[in-house]
Amino acid sequence: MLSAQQLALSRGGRELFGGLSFDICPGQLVQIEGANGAGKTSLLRILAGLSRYGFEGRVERHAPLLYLGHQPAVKAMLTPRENLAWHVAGEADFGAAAIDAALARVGLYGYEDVPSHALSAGQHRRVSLARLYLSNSPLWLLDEPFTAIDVDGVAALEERKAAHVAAGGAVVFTSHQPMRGNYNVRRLCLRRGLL
Ligand SMILES: Nc1ncnc2c1ncn2[C@@H]1O[C@H](COP(=O)(O)OP(=O)(O)OP(=O)(O)O)[C@@H](O)[C@H]1O
Repeated sequence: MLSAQQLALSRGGRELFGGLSFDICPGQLVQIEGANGAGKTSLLRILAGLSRYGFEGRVERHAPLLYLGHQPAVKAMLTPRENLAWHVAGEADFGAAAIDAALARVGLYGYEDVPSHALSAGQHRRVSLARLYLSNSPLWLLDEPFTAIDVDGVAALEERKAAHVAAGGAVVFTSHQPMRGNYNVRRLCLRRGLL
């Protein structure tokens, strides 16, 4: 689905990673490891094609991808329904009923029409995570998707990711926490590659 070859990135005169090569294949659940400032978000943005310059190496993407960034892409003045409608605009598979179902799956039933600025941090994140139920993209790149999510929400998100890879998708994600469930997670070390 994705091939990274000889990726190297320096910031402020400091090398974050270099000579990083790996392939992401169907069925893989991959956690990018690293301390604060190690370069996880930077790598994910490179993989997503959002950083086109300033790094060395090459990324080949062979599958459509869904990228959820570190900050939820949720417009404060729009409701959850409106935010998701904006994200799936033009995708025939995901109409109003699918959006409401996705919001219910992430625990936002009853909050569909509340302006997003009136939601809590975790609810805000959940609006973003609802996109995991509104995507046909096989490759998911998720930057700290568990941030601000409660215990039940984390379990649901883990199950969603596992179901996606079981169905032949792939998920690459950053997190400072190991997954709680018993899942087959591969580790991507910025210094050593895919372990
Ligand atoms: N636009 C930028 N310009 C200059 N330096 C940057 C920029 N973005 C990030 N950096 C630096 O690059 C380094 C890696 O940042 P990055 O956000 O990728 O780390 P991270 O591993 O995701 O960290 P965290 O776990 O804290 O989220 C940091 O030292 C950061 O200061």
